[in-house]
Amino acid sequence: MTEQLAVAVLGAGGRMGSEAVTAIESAPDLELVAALKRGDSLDELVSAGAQVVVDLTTPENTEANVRFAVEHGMHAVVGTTGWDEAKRASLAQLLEQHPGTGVLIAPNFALGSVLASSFAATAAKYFESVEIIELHHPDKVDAPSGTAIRTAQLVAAARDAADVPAGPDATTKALDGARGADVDGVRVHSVRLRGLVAHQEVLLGGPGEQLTIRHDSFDRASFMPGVLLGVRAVTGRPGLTYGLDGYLELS
Ligand SMILES: NC(=O)C1=CN([C@@H]2O[C@H](COP(=O)(O)OP(=O)(O)OC[C@H]3O[C@@H](n4cnc5c(N)ncnc54)[C@H](OP(=O)(O)O)[C@@H]3O)[C@@H](O)[C@H]2O)C=CC1
Ligand SMILES: O=C(O)C1=N[C@H](C(=O)O)C[C@H](O)C1
Repeated sequence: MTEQLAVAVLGAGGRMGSEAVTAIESAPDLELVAALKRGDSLDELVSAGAQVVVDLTTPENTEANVRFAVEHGMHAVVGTTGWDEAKRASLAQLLEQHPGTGVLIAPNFALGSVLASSFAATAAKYFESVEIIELHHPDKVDAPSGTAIRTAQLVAAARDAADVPAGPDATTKALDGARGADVDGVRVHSVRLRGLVAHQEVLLGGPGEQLTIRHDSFDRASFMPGVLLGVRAVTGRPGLTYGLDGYLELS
């Protein structure tokens, strides 16, 4: 039998972390060597011999966790939000000092969500208007969601590359927040509602028509195939990859 890959989960007591622990324990090619909760020492990653660290913690803690992993020669698969451009650039620099080490930052592990964002970027240059509505459970601490930010970035880049002008908007009077957040020129609206898990609609409008690209995660099980894919692939992908689409052949 080939050797199992030693995997640690950070945030193991959380909604995503606990699901990831179960998924890793159920995978015959992976061995869960550590499951850390808030307050546990990161040194446990070293003593457990972790090869891949899965970070599912909080936007405040994730950067320090991932930098620790990289500095100790471990690969990382990161689902936690909060990785803005400056943090990603600084991590990419650190990775240059650790050739051979890989980090995947995946704003969304659900394959359907990754595809939906990619479809939205493909469609974006053909429509005058694009806006995003993301809908999540009310225990989520960040808004807009990491997925919506990533989708808006992909949409904006596709529209920029095709010289599509900004969508029309005659608003001159508005209550604060009424038009959502501006992410690279794309309006993003956040809904928080008990009963929801993670959902997103990209609305694309043209004269007399609308295309809606919607994805729904009804259960956190939807994220686990992507987590496992990331864990298995990251050891062969040195440097920083932003988005699970970087590991998939989407075109
Ligand atoms: N990429 C993807 O597909 C997905 C990403 N996410 C993202 O993952 C993150 C976690 O989401 P979710 O599981 O819902 O959140 P939870 O709040 O349920 O889980 C986070 C857990 O991390 C713990 N924690 C905080 N700091 C540390 C630390 N330094 N070391 C170890 N554990 C720590 C928290 O402990 P305590 O409760 O004591 O604070 C909590 O148990 C969010 O950023 C979310 O947006 C979520 C779903 C899918
Ligand atoms: O907090 C969540 O739940 C989720 N977070 C990620 C995000 O912010 O996009 C992924 C998914 O939407 C669920």
